[in-house]
Amino acid sequence: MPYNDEWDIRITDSSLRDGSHHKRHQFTVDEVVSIVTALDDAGVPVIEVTHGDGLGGSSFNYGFSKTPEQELIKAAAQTAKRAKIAFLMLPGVGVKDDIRESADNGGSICRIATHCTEADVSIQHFGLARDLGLETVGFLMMSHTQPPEVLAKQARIMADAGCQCVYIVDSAGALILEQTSDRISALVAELGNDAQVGFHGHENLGLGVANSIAAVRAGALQIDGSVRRFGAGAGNTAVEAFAAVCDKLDIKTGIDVMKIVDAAEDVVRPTMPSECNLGRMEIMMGYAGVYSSFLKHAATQADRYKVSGAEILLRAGQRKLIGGQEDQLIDIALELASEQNS
Ligand SMILES: C[C@H](O)CC(=O)C(=O)O
Ligand SMILES: [Mn+2]
Repeated sequence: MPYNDEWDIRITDSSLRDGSHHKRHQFTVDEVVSIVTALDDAGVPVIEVTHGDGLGGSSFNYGFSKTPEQELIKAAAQTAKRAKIAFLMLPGVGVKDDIRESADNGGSICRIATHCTEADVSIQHFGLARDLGLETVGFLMMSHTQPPEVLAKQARIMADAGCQCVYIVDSAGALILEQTSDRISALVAELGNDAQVGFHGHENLGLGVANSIAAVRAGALQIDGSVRRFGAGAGNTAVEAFAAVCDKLDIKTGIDVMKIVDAAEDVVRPTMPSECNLGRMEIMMGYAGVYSSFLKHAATQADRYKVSGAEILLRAGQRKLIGGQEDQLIDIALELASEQNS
């Protein structure tokens, strides 16, 4: 079943939200306006704009935003002619008033993210979002840590709460092909016509585009990516590469391949502090199953305590850390430093 009459699947670009991690949350209004203008013109149907850690993420723990995220959401909504503007919130990082403010500023898709075993903390937020007339999306983060049947039960909790599309979120970029499609198939079987299924990939093992195609073949109707891979860790599925692959496979996305490759190169790349790398730290995240948002925090602690960033990440994977436990990276760095000095 296609997404609608126009598209087989719907793509959401997250460079202005997941990409915020890579830019340490330093987006300006001018950058948001230029990126939204280019993506909208290329036919990207949904553009997500928020602090990298979601509404309310600007803090000592996660890093302060240069520009208040509500100003960025408002600028994006005023700029987009066709694209819908989405925003992300993690219950507890953001609060319900943040959802109301985002809706007032023109955000029309509310995405609620929880760790993949904690879907019940999203129930009141989906209820509020639907009462406000917003479209809803749910994120089951760190989906590689749980088998398909557990994820399907969690997806059911979100759908029953009013979520219209539940995503398998490969936060660590750790899923490999069938591991993606098995999880998507389980959600499709569980949700039937009650909600759609989506996939959000990371490139830490170089599989973002391939995993996204596997997800589509298993029935996912919404796929996330970021132009130029602008996202946490090694970045997200590259929207321009994914759109080109879809075009060749005759999967309709509504995105103009020539325009999106120009937007990636001429508009998005100049706003990035550097390319999203696929180096040893990023590969270690996929290999050890570490939350991609930990990359910059691990790099900071590696530098501070003069220890290996890849070792920090390997131990973070062994400790099975999840989002919100960034402070434990300091503990690991201290542990490594003391081992080094003994
Ligand atoms: C808040 C996280 O960065 C959400 C996300 O994009 C992921 O888990 O991946
Ligand atoms: Mn992500």
